Amino acid sequence: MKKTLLVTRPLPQSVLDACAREFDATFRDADHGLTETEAAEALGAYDAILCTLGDRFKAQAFAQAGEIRCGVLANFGVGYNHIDAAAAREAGVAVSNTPDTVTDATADIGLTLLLATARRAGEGERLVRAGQWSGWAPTQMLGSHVTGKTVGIVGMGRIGQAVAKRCALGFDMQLLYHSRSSKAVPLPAMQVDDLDELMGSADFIVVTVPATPQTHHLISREMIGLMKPGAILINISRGDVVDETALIEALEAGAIGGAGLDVYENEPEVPERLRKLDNAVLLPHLGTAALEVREAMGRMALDNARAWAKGLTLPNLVN
Ligand SMILES: NC(=O)C1=CN([C@@H]2O[C@H](COP(=O)(O)OP(=O)(O)OC[C@H]3O[C@@H](n4cnc5c(N)ncnc54)[C@H](O)[C@@H]3O)[C@@H](O)[C@H]2O)C=CC1
Ligand SMILES: O=C(O)C(=O)COP(=O)(O)O
Repeated sequence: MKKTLLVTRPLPQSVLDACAREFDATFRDADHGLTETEAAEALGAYDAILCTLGDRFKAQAFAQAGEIRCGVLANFGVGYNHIDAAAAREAGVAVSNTPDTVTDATADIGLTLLLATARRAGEGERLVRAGQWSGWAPTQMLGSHVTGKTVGIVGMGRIGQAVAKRCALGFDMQLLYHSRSSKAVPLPAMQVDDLDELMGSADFIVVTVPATPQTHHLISREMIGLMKPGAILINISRGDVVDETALIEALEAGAIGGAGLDVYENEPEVPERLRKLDNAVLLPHLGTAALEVREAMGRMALDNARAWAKGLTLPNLVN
């Protein structure tokens, strides 16, 4: 008999079809995450769960669940900070993620934000759409030149390295990076042990660390205060890695050049003060939002659920 599988969110059709072929699948038809109570219920009701960011599989969900039927949380996405992986392990629930499939698309969004912020593309687009553009002028809307500048990458993992490659090979940029460990990066990149040093020297800072207790507000008020005037902060990791209030204040004061954000502290809430700022480019968590990528993520999540169902080692086990 097929195992039961809950797919918590609508996914590309090809992924849903594959899930239905291999599992006795239930497709939840709501485009918002599971609350902790719903997560607890799901843990008690299904053999396997294909979940996404926004589904709150926190410690409380495991505590609330009573008898747990679920053996695997096959997460659709590489970041799994919405899952308490240690609580899952204690409850006997395997957790897997989808690394690599997301890397290039997320790095591309990083570069989209970097270029759009530096060259004031959002502001320019709003001007044209408002019918307020009065024609080319030599001093109109002058941004920062990107080519040849210094980029500092915070978290030189898969996505950080893909950003580094684009910056170095595409834009001739100098690379600095700060990471937990040193990396064999096949590019001329200088590792800096002190985050302060990177914050104070880079023209662009791109944040690509995972959200963990150690990285919460890693880009703190103090770190933002070290940025050069005119420097630009890009966050494509998770919102709570950056102190959003401190960032807004720095942007309002013009203490830094701008910010390009794909992620926010309390998604989908984006503070009004941030939305009012012309020197911020704001995207709605688009990092992996390309059909081929979402299909590949779905296949990978399903590979993990299938491995669990067959009693095999999960290819992308994280706990
Ligand atoms: N905007 C979006 O849609 C997306 C966001 N993400 C986020 O990007 C994150 C990174 O993904 P990958 O590059 O695949 O992960 P990864 O694990 O390959 O890289 C993370 C890097 O951060 C470093 N790091 C971890 N903790 C650190 C600390 N305290 N201080 C300094 N460095 C630290 C690690 O050494 C590693 O090099 C994910 O965890 C996820 O939250 C991922 C995909 C899409
Ligand atoms: O993989 C991750 O961590 C992501 O953020 C991807 O999630 P997404 O489905 O693009 O919102």
